[in-house]
Amino acid sequence: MTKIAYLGPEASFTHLATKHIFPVQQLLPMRTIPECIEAVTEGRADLAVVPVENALEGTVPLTIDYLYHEAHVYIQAEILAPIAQHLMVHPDRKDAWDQVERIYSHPHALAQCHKYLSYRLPHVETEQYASTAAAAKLCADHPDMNIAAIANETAAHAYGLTIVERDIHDFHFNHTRFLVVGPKNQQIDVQNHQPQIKTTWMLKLPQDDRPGLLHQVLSVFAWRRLNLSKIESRPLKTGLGHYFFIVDILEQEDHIMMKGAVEELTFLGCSVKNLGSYYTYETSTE
Ligand SMILES: O=C(O)C(=O)C[C@]1(C(=O)O)C=C[C@@H](O)C=C1
Repeated sequence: MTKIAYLGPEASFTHLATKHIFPVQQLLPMRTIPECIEAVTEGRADLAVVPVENALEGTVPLTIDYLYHEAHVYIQAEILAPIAQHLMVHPDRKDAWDQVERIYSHPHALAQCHKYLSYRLPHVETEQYASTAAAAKLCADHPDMNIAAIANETAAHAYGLTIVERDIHDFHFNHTRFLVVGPKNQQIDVQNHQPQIKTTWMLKLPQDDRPGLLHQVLSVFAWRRLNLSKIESRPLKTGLGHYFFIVDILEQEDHIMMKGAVEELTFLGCSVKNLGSYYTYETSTE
């Protein structure tokens, strides 16, 4: 049976996304994003599912940086999931929930609820935790602590918590993208996916700082009519002003225009780390 590592524990958003396309496989909860990816590179799992981008908070830097600097894996699928954040407490505390002293959650979840927290519970401290579900489990395991968690509805059920405020994320359109990564450059084709294929490349530009270099790089895509759905820069970690770029291209990597693009980028002095081509799966519920 295929083993799939995911950012756990049970009932994290990543778990829900993973179950959507792998309902019967063996799922292995991990504590952190690097642990998920390392489970694949060290052969303890066949695939890993990790969050990569949220519609409100943007990129999950740990995932992007780990994929560029640390790991040689390919993206085999992408999962898009709607995200609804709820405030929950141990049932013993449900009548005095607004007296909690601290609220725990994943940093992205806390950020997605920033306005709610600062207007509704300005006196309460927040503390970052490894995942939303890990925060829910903390509340369940420590009824003695006067705390709450921000997590999803499944986590409230799984850990026996009471939801005291629903849908506390600040903007209605809240979605997260998750990547399914594995050791092989191949696509997962398990059930209905969106028809559009996507390819992700990570580009390092030459360091000679020529004027117009980024313009030249973008022209490589423009004149070939290769449609980019995303471009983002991240620090190379070699010095201030040094970046690599993540580009998502709406084309299959072995398309003739993509091959030409790699050649021209290489000629310009860029290095291209290909993370592969993959389909998008959309989940409709939490
Ligand atoms: O904490 C979780 O439940 C996760 O799966 C992580 C994560 C994230 O990294 O953004 C996933 C989706 C939500 O945006 C909040 C948290």
